[in-house]
Amino acid sequence: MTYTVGHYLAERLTQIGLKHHFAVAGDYNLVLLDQLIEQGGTKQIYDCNELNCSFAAEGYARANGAAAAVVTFSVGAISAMNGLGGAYAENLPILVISGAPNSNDHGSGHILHHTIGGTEYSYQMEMAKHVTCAAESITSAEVAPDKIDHVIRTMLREKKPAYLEIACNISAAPCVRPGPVSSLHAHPRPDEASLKAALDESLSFLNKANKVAILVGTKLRAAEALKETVELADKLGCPVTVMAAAKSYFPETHPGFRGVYWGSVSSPGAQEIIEGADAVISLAPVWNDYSSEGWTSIIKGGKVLEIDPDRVTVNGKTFDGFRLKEFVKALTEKAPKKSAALTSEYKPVMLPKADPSKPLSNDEMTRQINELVDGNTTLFAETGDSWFNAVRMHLPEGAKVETEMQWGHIGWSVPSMFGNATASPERKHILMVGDGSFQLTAQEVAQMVRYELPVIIFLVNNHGYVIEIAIHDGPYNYIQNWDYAALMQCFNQGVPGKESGKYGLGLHASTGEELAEAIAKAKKNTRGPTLIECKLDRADCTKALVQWGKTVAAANSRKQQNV
Ligand SMILES: C/C(NCc1cnc(C)nc1N)=C(/S)[C@H](O)COP(=O)(O)OP(=O)(O)O
Repeated sequence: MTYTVGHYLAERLTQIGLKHHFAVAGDYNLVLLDQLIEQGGTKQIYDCNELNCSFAAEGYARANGAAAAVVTFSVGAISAMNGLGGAYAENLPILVISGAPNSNDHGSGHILHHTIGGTEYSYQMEMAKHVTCAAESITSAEVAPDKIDHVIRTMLREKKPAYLEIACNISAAPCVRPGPVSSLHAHPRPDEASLKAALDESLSFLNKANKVAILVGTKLRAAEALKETVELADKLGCPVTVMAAAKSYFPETHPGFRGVYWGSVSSPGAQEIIEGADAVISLAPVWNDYSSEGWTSIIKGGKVLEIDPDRVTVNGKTFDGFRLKEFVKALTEKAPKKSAALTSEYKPVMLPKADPSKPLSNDEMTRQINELVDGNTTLFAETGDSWFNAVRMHLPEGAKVETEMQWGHIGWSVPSMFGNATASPERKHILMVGDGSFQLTAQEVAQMVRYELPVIIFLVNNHGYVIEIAIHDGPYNYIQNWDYAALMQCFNQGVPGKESGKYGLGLHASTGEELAEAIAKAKKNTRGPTLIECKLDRADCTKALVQWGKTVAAANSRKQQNV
């Protein structure tokens, strides 16, 4: 068998730890898909469309560290751009690979199908450059190894997505074999002088402080320093809070854990700890309009030691040339004990059990879902009140929460959970998603039926865009109602000639009792997804959402300055 460009790519994907790649067929990528199958190493998983394909890769990377999605040129890849943008925003290394026009067409004056109808085809690459850390186009086999290695090495180092397009007549062209994958993982050595200076300045800052607290931020997982952060917290003995987008990045069973810091909608006591501290160690935060509650709650300035993925800022000075993980390890070695701010016990908010015969409430739904979350659960929370429900849950050791609070593409959670469950079948997967979001990517549940993923989907049917209603209401926030549970009937048509693909389960829950019964059935459904349609009153959302919505609305409506 001739070793080809497609085989080289397949071998590199396997070498960096992928066991699957996602794909949607198109005539520009069919030969490449054959090469990937022929080389093996990663199983080809199919999606209903390229938006879902790119989000499935994003979800896979959340569990596996990296992922790949293969799409066709232009009509496919431009849909996948949304997944690239989301992966960029959420710091996830996914590689979107697009089939591309035959290398002989470039400069030929040919008008090709699926393109925008001109004779230039470089527009897609230009678009991809804006939402990736590396983008390459392969039109000859000779340059393939260098370009494939470049995009993979860069995405792994930067924890950002990358893009590759391969001319459809090159995928099966003969190619040399790759060397050891270690060269793709190499990181520059730290600058010792800068690391020492940052450490000295930080220790001087901490030694003068009395009430020290840690704030765990959005990019800490991408910085691969979750374990090192627990060690730092153990050494300091100080309280630890997390930003909403970093929920589950720090163990909530840790004696120092004190909830979520989110300005006025923080966990009880968390705002006082962070805003009352005289030294906050802020680890890889992202202060955007949502996380700062419309710019009203940002933790920066003189009382903050900010440790970003590749920079430390403290006492009005800044240091770089080393990685966050290296600095946190060094700080832990010399950090003093600072437990003065760790005064009271952490008491998570426990939601009371509702009367099971009463109409289902948001609180009761959240309480029952929280009870379902164990140390082996990955909980996906879609944009919407689902964010606030996940943030207020208390997590057992090992539980993970996945959100997309920077990109915030509604519907992201359905394909992303599909990808995550594909990457980590040993874990339980639960999704909380509103009806508005679900309508964007609902068809990907059919793939969960096809691949028999026993996930549980809590579909919150509150008849509209409640988060948008909280921010700014209007007729545009109301949607057509579906019978969401009945979708499973439609998706359960099975794989022709096979016994598989028939075990999706759709249930309705209008009371606490019906929800408990549905959850019991879901637990027994091990050969497919269970969708539980939870019927809630539209007005029944978290108080935090309403309060947060007001501050975000105020930020959006700021008058134009200096006119
Ligand atoms: C319409 C929109 N955001 C605007 C939006 C529009 N289009 C895309 C792709 N992404 C977006 N965030 C949002 S958050 C809806 O409230 C989501 O509604 P739903 O899923 O039903 O959740 P809630 O009822 O809890 O809000």
